[in-house]
Amino acid sequence: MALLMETRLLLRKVKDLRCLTQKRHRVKEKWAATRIKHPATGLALQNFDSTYSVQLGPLWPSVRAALLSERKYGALLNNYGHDDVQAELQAKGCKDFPSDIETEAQPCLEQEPAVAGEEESSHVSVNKSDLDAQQLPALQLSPNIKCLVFPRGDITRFKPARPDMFGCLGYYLMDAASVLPCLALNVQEGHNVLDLCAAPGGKTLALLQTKSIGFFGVNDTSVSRTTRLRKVLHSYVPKPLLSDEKLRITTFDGTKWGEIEKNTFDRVLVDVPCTTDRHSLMEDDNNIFSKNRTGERRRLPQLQLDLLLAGIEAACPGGEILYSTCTLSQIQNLSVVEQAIHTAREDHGIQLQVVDLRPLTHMFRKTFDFAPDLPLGEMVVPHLAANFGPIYMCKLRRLT
Ligand SMILES: C[S@@+](CC[C@H](N)C(=O)[O-])C[C@H]1O[C@@H](n2cnc3c(N)ncnc32)[C@H](O)[C@@H]1O
Repeated sequence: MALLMETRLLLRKVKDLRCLTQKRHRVKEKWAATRIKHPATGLALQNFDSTYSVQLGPLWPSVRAALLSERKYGALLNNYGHDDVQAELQAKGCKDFPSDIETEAQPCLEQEPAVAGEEESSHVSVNKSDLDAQQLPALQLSPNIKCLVFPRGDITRFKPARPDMFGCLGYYLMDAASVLPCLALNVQEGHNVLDLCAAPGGKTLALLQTKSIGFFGVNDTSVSRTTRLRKVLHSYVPKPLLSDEKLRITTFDGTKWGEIEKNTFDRVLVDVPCTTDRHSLMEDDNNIFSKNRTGERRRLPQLQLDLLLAGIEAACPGGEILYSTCTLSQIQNLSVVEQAIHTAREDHGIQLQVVDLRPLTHMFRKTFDFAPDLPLGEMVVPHLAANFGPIYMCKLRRLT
């Protein structure tokens, strides 16, 4: 009798479980159908078509085609590796873009700094194609960062990096345009540097290649992404250089940094979360254009502003801040920087100077395509022959 009861109970449980599985399956199917009807990538394309066709005008069709095609990578060389990877890659036709610049393109004149607001207007009317290198202000770049790329039009892919005899990987594959904010940050010997939104760590690794940083604050609010960053650093950098006295990895909310550590860092990188345009067009998973992330997407400009303001507060007077994104969106780029300059002055009494990055666009114009005549900052725009970016960057210097 007891056995019969037990068997019935077991059968009922199996039936319940089957029902539950079927219900789950139906929900999954319904969800999949919604996604097919409104895939996030499709919503992203609709959004970009309506906004970027206005913002970029006749440039948009070619940028669009590039965004929808396979992107190009660069190989960030690991200066802590032991194999001669550079020679190996050069033998395959790559060049180190930061060092392989045309000498005539090197800017050499110092220019009187302009306070933010004044310089913005003088910046508007310049046509980059007419730039004369001799008229550009001097711009120092972070040293020792090497990034190998295949020539324009060459879409050869890099092989995955191999570990050397000490287990160190020879290079890190990343969008070569992402190296530009690190070069523009101009890290010099002994500088205290903060990377406010650092994970998964491509730019952190690029900044470490300078071998110049005194103390490095590396932060990202996401614990899982910071774990990934830690793994990346351990695969490329010798352990003693990652000791607590030299490098500190934290998972704070970066928007609060100004409350924690004001007026401290010589250089601050603020590489904010954004609509990550390329990812949004290519991947339905983890896509900010998904219907259920509309609120998060709308809040992005405010989050970006809060992060930039915190970065400005974290920098010391005289210190430099580099704001960067991987979106073409004016609202997430230019408008955020404009608002930050205004708020820093009005609410925090901090005067900022916009650092002219035109020398950088001039130096690297053979490798990247830059948006013409931006009123504030510079932007790499994807092109089928040089399919890097988008990367927007704007550099600010604290005067007070
Ligand atoms: C564009 S990604 C950074 C990419 C990174 N700099 C690199 O080169 O690999 C933006 C990062 O901001 C982080 N983030 C989002 N909100 C944040 C916050 N309030 N404080 C700090 N980090 C934040 C995200 O977790 C994400 O990893």
